[in-house]
Amino acid sequence: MANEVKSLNDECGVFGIWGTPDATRLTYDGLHALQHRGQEGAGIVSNDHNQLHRYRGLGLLAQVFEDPQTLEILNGNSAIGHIRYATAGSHSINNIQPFLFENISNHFAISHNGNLTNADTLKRELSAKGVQFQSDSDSELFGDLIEVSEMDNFTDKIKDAANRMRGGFAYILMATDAMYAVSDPNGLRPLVMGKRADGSVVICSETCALDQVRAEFIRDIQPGELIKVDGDGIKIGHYTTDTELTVCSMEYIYFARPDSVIHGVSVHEARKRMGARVAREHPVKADVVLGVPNSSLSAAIGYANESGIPYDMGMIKNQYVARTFIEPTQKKRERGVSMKLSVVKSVIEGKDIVLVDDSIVRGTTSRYIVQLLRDAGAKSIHVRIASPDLKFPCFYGIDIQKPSELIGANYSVDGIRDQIGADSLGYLSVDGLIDSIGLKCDNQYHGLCTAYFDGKYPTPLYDYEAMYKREAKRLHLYEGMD
Ligand SMILES: O=P(O)(O)OC[C@H]1O[C@H](OP(=O)(O)OP(=O)(O)O)[C@H](O)[C@@H]1O
Ligand SMILES: NC(=O)CC[C@H](N)C(=O)O
Ligand SMILES: [Mg+2]
Repeated sequence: MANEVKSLNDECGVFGIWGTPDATRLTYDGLHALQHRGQEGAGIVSNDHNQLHRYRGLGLLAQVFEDPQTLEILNGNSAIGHIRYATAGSHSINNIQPFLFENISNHFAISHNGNLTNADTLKRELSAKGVQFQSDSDSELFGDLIEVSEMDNFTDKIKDAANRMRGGFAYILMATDAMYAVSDPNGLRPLVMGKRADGSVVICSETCALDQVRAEFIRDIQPGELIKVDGDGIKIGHYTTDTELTVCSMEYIYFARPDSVIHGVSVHEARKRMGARVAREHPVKADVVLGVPNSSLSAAIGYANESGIPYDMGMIKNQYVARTFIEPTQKKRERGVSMKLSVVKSVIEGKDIVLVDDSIVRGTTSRYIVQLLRDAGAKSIHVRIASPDLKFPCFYGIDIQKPSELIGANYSVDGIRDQIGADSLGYLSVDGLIDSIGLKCDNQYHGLCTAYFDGKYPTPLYDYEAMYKREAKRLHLYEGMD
């Protein structure tokens, strides 16, 4: 499949496996199951009798490894891989992971999902120490911090480095004698562990990749944990116990694949509950419920089940949207959406329609679809969004860092309704979202980061703080909120 038009950009996916002769092929298969998390580039590092080999490139996984020889040279019993969607740094090949570090006696490679909020500060400190960077991405800084750490042994260097980083990070690290995984103190990005029948251990972003390589789920990696996997088995430790789970709620709403399970909650079932809840919060009389392919289909089913209004396939997504890259301008995004989505006229004509989507970011998708449905003869169009109004940016691993880009930061709900041309518009409440996900976690955040909707960031924003405060003030983001 060619690169997709994504209105809300995905994050990265990480995968690692320890202890099987088939390590590289399984890493490829696992990354393939995580392709929805990033389409800019991919790479694999294999560990072959203490030698690390890397191959990486720009584009989709299948494009990067198009030549079968590229996989064949990656021998070894262990491997890690990465697929990228950028949040920091340019789109160049230098920023494609895994990053390799070969300066100290322990050679190693790292793969990262997330975004470091103190990257600029760390870069300044590291460059003052004479560190030469291999990329301009935030992700490599973990490796640089390990290399400059003055701790005696490698595990302590990792702990030391992990304690210096702030923001969202799920890292997998391949050393020559062990594989490690680290989750940030809030567990903002998902990371799971599983085991295959041959005893090999897998750590990756989502359970859909465990299923792909037939690994049995063992556990979610918890905030602040440092996992070590080697010939002696799995060791679970901590680099910090000052932790509080606030996993990204957008993972449940949009990012993760519906067949994944995060912290015991099925993504598909959570989305159905979000759809059902928005049906209760914003009921409307209509003839048919439509979902916007792909990610809102679970929520649309939930809305239809709860409301008793039949669900139908009124929209089609072209699976072959041919694009070379995620387009940077609004004009190109609009063209992309128009090539991606179309309607089945017989389902639409003369009908009162509930159109369910999982989110509105810039409004490009909803605006286009409402017009499409009107052109196809819809009588009325009621847009229901299975998440709350998205007003605040993310600094933990999603590339929406400018509030000015978000339609929700610029208009009231009525204003957005007018902008997208719908007859009515209803969003899920923040409480509705928290209840629908239903994490069993009794901290003040209910285990979730909901900052996109309520501006309650679970950590300080460090290097982003000043810019964010200026923007928030300019856009009056906190006015009218409790
Ligand atoms: O308001 P916008 O800026 O248009 O962004 C919102 C849309 O983007 C996402 O879908 P996306 O097109 O990324 O893909 P998917 O639903 O097919 O996964 C999301 O599911 C919304 O449909
Ligand atoms: N989406 C991500 O997890 C991105 C990882 C890293 N911050 C990058 O920009 O490459
Ligand atoms: Mg969508």
